[in-house]
Amino acid sequence: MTMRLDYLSIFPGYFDVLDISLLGKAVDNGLVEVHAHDLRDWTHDRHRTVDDTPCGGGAGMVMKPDPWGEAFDGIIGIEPDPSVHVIFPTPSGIPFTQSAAQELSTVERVVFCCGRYEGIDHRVIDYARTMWTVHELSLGDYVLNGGEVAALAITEAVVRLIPGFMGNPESLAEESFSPGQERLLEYPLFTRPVSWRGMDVPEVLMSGHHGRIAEWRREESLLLTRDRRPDLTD
Ligand SMILES: CN1CCC[C@H](Cn2ccc3ccc(-c4n[nH]c(N)c4C#N)cc32)C1
Repeated sequence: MTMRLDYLSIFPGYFDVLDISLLGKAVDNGLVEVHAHDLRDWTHDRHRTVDDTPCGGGAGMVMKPDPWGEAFDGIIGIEPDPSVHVIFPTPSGIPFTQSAAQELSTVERVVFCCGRYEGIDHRVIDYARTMWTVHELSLGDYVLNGGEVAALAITEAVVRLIPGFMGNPESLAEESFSPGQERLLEYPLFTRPVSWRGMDVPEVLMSGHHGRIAEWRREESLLLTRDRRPDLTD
């Protein structure tokens, strides 16, 4: 299966980065195809206007619905299709989690709608909900200047779970938040040299005793989780 990823933004250049690293490899081997679009291509005035003042007053500007609607018509189409997943990154969204990444890694088409200014006219989201499967997702409890960085983070979390993307799929099984691990943070990692600036790799990891190593790693994960993420241990 090839996943098609579309990005709608007034800064489509943000997504040039998807041509490099592992994601670039996924594009090369046909696992994903990436299309970034400039929302201003669907404006018709000389200034290519995409924003206007908020109805009801308030600070900042709001993204006009018209360019979004015309972009949807051009990029996705005018017929409803629940198999298309449209993601609106927003601070008021549902927290994005590994399980959401897992679910999205199985879909064939994802369209990211990256807002700017104070956000997008809500009727755009309401319209999208009548046509496609919509996800309003938040990266976390802090404020970004737009949806592009969130779209990149969500893309990486999703694409790496596509079967055939990771050279060693077993490495996915042990990660923090992966199924079966979702309540534990990852244990500390070490590699050679065994001694570095007076600090040694824990002896148990050099023992070759797999049972003891697994026990040490689980204990370290439990300690770390209890210390940094007590909310995961409830
Ligand atoms: C002062 N205002 C407040 C509302 C948001 C305005 C900037 N903005 C416009 C579009 C947009 C999309 C996502 C995010 C965002 N921020 N934090 C997260 N976890 C996000 C996610 N996903 C932020 C965004 C700035």
